[in-house]
Amino acid sequence: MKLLLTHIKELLQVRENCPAKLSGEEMKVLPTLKNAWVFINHGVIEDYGTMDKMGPHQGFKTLDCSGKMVLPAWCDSHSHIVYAGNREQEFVDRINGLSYQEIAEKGGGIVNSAKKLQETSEEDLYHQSAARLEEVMRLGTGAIEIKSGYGLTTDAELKMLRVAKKLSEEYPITIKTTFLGAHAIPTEYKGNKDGYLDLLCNEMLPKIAEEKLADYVDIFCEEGYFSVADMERILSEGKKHNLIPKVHVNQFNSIGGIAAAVKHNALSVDHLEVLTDEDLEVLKNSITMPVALPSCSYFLSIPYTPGRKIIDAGLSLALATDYNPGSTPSGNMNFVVATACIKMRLTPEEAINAATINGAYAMGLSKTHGSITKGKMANLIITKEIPSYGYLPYAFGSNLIDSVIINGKEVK
Ligand SMILES: N=CN[C@@H](CCC(=O)O)C(=O)O
Ligand SMILES: [Zn+2]
Repeated sequence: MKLLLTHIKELLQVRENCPAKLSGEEMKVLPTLKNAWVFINHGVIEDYGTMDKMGPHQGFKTLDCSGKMVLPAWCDSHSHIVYAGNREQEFVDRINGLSYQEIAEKGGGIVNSAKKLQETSEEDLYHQSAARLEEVMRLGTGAIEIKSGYGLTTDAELKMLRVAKKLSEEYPITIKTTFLGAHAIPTEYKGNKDGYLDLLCNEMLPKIAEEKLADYVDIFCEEGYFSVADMERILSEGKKHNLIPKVHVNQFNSIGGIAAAVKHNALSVDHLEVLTDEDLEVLKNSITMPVALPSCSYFLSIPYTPGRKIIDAGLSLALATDYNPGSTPSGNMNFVVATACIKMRLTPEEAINAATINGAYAMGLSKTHGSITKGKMANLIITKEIPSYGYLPYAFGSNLIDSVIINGKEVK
């Protein structure tokens, strides 16, 4: 299908040669074209330019974008959207004074979600997850990473990843999948963490690799969950099955997980709400993308990842949702971008770069997603009529999206 967008007030993130990722000062720049057009052919951005130089494009479906901005769809590199039920009761418990960690110690938290998921059929899980996927597509997300980690048994972990695989087959959005069996120690293995790690390495990983269900391997490296040594074991084992590391680290404590992840050439380190100067130093000159999850900080009332400090140190930063039932029951990348500006002091340019080009990098999608570049996928957000792109994070609670195009087709 051929589609021509004309009279675009401002076309954002236009890059003839798009770098794989942006760091430090580079993040301050958001290249744009005013009064522009974009030509989409067979799901790909074929060409773009300014209205004064538009060639004949007769017979194509045309969308007049007067007064509107067009930008690449968001690249959400960290989500857990395949889950069952919700944890609304724990939300109320936290309001009444319990901490996230106290709830987990009482058998709530991740193992609570695992119990629900184990009792949910694959079909039901698919429908619950598909509703969330459709929701985030309408909110402008064009590529998303989905983790397992609410199964915690071989069957349930495989069920989660099969659901994610089916979603990628049924929907036009690009999906990358991550095996996060090491998300929490299941109740049956309480006091026997090594036994659970053996199960992950000897049974789950080989089956997941055999069915080609995951691109990445992840672990929650945190006090009370998994140690740095556990991380090293899982990442090494994952590598044997060609799974690239992407890890949860430094959410509550800095225990050396970042250095270990960098040593293992992790594609990303995610959370980083607690970040020491040594952690920051280790990230310099690495291929590892720091990923901030501001909606999680918002929901749990924990510190925000020091995004300003990370960028000022010359590093890259990506933004993602962390959409999950416990710490972030929201998949709204528009809110993430606004919150990064409001609470982490990113400029609108930095936040948009972090949620597009750098998000694509954190999913291994730099060549195909994250910018308006000829040959990249036609995954685009068309905004409502707005005064400027800074208005997107400024008017943080408003829905400013007019329509979303994924793979060249409008999302209904
Ligand atoms: N921190 C670890 N995992 C998830 C939340 C897990 C949960 O509470 O269900 C996260 O990234 O925030
Ligand atoms: Zn997460």
